[in-house]
Amino acid sequence: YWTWQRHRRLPLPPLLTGADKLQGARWEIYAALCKTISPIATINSVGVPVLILSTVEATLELFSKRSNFSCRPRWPMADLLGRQNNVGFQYYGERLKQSRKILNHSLNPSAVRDIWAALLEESSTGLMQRFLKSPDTFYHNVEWSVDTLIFRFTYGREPDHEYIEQAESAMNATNEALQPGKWWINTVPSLAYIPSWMPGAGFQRWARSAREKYATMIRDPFLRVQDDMASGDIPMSFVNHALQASENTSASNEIIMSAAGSLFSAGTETLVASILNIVLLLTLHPEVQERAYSELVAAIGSDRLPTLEDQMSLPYVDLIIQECQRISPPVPLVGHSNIREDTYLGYRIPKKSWVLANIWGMLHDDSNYTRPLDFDPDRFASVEGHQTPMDPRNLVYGLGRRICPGMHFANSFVFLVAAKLVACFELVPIERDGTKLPPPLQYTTGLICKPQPFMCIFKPRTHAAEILSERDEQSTVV
Ligand code: HEM
Repeated sequence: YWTWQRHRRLPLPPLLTGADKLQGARWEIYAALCKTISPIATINSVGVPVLILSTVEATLELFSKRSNFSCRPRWPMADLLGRQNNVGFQYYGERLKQSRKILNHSLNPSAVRDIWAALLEESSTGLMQRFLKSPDTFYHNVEWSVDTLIFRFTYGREPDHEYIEQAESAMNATNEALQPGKWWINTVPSLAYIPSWMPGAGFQRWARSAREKYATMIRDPFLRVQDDMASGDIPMSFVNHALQASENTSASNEIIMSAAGSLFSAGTETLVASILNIVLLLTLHPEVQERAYSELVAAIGSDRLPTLEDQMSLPYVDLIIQECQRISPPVPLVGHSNIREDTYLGYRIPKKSWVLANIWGMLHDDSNYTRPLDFDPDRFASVEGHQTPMDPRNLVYGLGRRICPGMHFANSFVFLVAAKLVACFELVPIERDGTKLPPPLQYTTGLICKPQPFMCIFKPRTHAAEILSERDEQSTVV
């Protein structure tokens, strides 16, 4: 009570004004406005306060050092859809800790190296083969390969068409449920308790149908792995790995099922965004591609594909990945929420506030990254006497107790795709009437930021067809 009394005298962080007068994505506008105001500012003070963090220091302090900010913002409509069982939406508590423990058991660096390396290698090579065969549909090829990779990782087999459709419809329903201002219930949570037959409770009926679809989508593939495990030898998968280590109670199985069901929505769009962004930025920078190709030929030659073991001998490829993640982090605003009221820099943070870390803003802060809009992988090269700026991979996966559990898996796949792209293709802008038309730097502005559909040419390098077909014959399946 006394803490509350003391805090009550403190003001909310300063209010950001003038956002409506600026153009650009939300994160760009917040970054521009916060620069002169404060590392923590208020975007919206009506109803649930929405705050924005614009510096690494503030984000480390709140998200990493304090456990209070490990909850997720509340969206009653998303709860009605049953998304509370999805790890990414779960509120902080015992169930979340158990889910994350299970995820870390299968996604820690040694598990990625020892169990999933063959799947990652095969999947990245498969993507190159698709680029070679049908370069015009490269955008779709990336989506298809990543969807298949995450499903195979989760359940050990290829997804059927029906699952992909169900997953897309579930993601669309979630996006609809998260639309600001669309649902009264998000502003008046008590509406969740009105019965679905009452007039005006249309949202209840819509939510029930979406919830049932989501439940089927996470239950059916899980039960299939469980049945297959009982009847014989089946491919390794997250579900298989987790069930082997579990107590096999209905409660622990249910947590594994929900954790598995969270991976598709969390892992696909983010990974697709990272890969398409690399394709886009490499197309725009031929000099960077040539330097990476020379490094690759000098390190491993041109008669085989790079593997995860070559990572240390390809430092320039690593600089390119860092710069691509900096230019366009797939999740530009990372949202956490605090369980109890708190204070920071003399400001009051009411409990259950939405606290958004502006990851894009931090990666474009010119006090850390000079000329932040320029694409310059060399900014991360270590030069004696100069401090290298922070590796963006320390930010793009979030921070603290909610940090992305798939980060090591994602980093390995992104490296393999980037290195194999450099080894197999020269990415060039399309030409019209003899003039090169570089693709525009245009990104989506929703929850996930990825390049908007664009065009480029995948020009195979001399040995591409050879090294890709050889690899096809030797392919190893987990
Ligand atoms: C480059 C690709 C990826 C990026 C940039 C990314 C980024 C993120 C971010 C920013 C968060 C929120 C972290 C926070 O709140 O502090 C997150 C959460 C999560 N990610 Fe990823 N992710 C990627 C790939 C993956 C993959 C491949 C998987 C699974 C195999 C995965 C599984 C998850 C899960 C389950 C969560 C929810 C964790 C929680 O709420 O406690 N992610 N990711």
